[in-house]
Amino acid sequence: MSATIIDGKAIAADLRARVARGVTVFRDQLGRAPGLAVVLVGEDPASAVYVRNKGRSTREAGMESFEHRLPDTTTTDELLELVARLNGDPAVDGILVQLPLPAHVDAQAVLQAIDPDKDVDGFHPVNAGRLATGLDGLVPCTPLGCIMMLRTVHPNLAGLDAVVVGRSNIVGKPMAQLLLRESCTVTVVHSRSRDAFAHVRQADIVVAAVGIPGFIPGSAIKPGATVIDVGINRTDTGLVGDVDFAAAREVAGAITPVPGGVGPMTIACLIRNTLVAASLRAGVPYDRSAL
Ligand SMILES: Nc1nc2c(c(=O)[nH]1)N[C@@H](CN(C=O)c1ccc(C(=O)N[C@@H](CCC(=O)O)C(=O)O)cc1)CN2
Repeated sequence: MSATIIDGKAIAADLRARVARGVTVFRDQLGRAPGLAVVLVGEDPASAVYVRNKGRSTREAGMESFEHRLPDTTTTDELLELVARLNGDPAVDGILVQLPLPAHVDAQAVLQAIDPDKDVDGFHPVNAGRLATGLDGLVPCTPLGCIMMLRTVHPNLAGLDAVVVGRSNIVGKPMAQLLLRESCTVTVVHSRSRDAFAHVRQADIVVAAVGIPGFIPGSAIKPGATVIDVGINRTDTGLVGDVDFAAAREVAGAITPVPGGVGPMTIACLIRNTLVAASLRAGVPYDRSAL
């Protein structure tokens, strides 16, 4: 039996439409649109595409997009100055610094300089702490998108065994926190795990975020499991995920494709987070059930 394909493009389009409706309500109430500032440093072609897509999605949702494109010679101090300016700009509700930054930039210093209430990437330690302690805050977009896709298959995730493969601050750790918040039993495996696949084989839900093409074989998937593939790896044969898709789809119950799975959800969740940040900053309610 071939797995159900979880269509990230369709789920993202639906979320973007709901955000656009929320933006209309926000504009009617506040007389202005939410604003998102995106900072791109350097010429990385993939980053340039992502930033262009972010600007387009922001404008299509009816929000203001402010793009700051800087040369790859930009220093940490210059970036800190720009972030300070954006923190103080009332038209800017969300700030995102596109990663990766050039090696000479102190990326942690830049990310930590962002006002946590404008941190639509959810990478600031204050937002990581809010997530870990169950407080409301801005949640990293990729893991949030994964949860939304999981809910299309499992409206109630409580009690399911979930394995997250990878422990990055951007995906693995917040993913584990979000699954815990859904009352899953969560295991995180990583490069130093003794037998990562032994854990994966037990899982009802597998979230793969290691950045190694085809790292998880079909034989590691429990029959009927739901597989979320966060990997976006450029290879000679094209874009592939961290899971051997052809083999895994024959075993899994549901699986995300690459491309067309998690990637589109990341940008949809970014505009969702921008509307949430704008609403919280303005002290107006937003429709939690719709977002
Ligand atoms: N500040 C941030 N930097 C980065 C993030 C992030 O969330 N915040 N994530 C990634 C890049 N990224 C968004 O920035 C991103 C990656 C991929 C996609 C996407 O839609 N991918 C498509 C394939 C597109 C292609 O052909 O390249 C897909 O999977 O279908 C969206 C956003 C690193 N940096």
